[in-house]
Amino acid sequence: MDIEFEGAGVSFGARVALQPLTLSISGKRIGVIGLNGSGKTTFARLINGLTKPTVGRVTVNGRDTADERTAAADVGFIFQSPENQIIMPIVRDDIAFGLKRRGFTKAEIEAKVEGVLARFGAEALAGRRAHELSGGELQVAALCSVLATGPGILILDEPTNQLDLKNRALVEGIIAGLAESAIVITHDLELIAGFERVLLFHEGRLAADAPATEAIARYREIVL
Ligand SMILES: Nc1ncnc2c1ncn2[C@@H]1O[C@H](COP(=O)(O)OP(=O)(O)OP(=O)(O)O)[C@@H](O)[C@H]1O
Repeated sequence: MDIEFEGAGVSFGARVALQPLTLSISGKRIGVIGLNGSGKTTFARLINGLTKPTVGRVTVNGRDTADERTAAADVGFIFQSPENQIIMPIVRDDIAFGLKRRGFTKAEIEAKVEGVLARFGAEALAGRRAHELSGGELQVAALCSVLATGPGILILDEPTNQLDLKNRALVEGIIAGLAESAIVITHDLELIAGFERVLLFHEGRLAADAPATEAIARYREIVL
């Protein structure tokens, strides 16, 4: 992955959510940490074009994310509350939904749905009703729906939020094993403890861009 922030910043009226930022991101695992309201989600939403920069620009693999035609093509996003991104009542139909929109044939869709569920050993979820799933199952279902379409980059916004120890371990294992590049926004510092690159945001600014140990130490210094 190649993500470039070129003086990209976001303001909502008089409120600056993210100060203009110039940054290159590549590599397999990037952690994003910081206090509530520090700009983490705004930073992530710029990468898939959900939020447009009010100054500067952001490109993903050379494509401007503010351009409607190319926005989000390479970037999958798992939201803080994955129940809000599941559209169809049954898990297999939800995974198929994004594939249908991309014009795959029925046979291709079936193969991809099966393939992605098998990848996570989640075949048993295929016929389940999404609204009946546990928090961990819901994370897995959302991951399947997003990964089925083949994005090269995955953004996970607080993926272990509200998960019990077992489901947290499940999601941690899945993240560790992803072939895709992953940007992980989290308050769960253990989750990103092994990452070589962690971005710390504070009051809308990038306060550290360093290996996890260093970024976490800086975070403690700033807030404790
Ligand atoms: N659509 C919006 N309209 C107005 N202000 C916004 C909007 N989205 C975010 N903000 C503000 O921008 C700032 C950064 O928010 P952001 O969601 O990026 O923080 P965060 O670090 O992800 O927080 P959290 O850890 O609580 O999820 C906050 O002050 C927030 O209130």
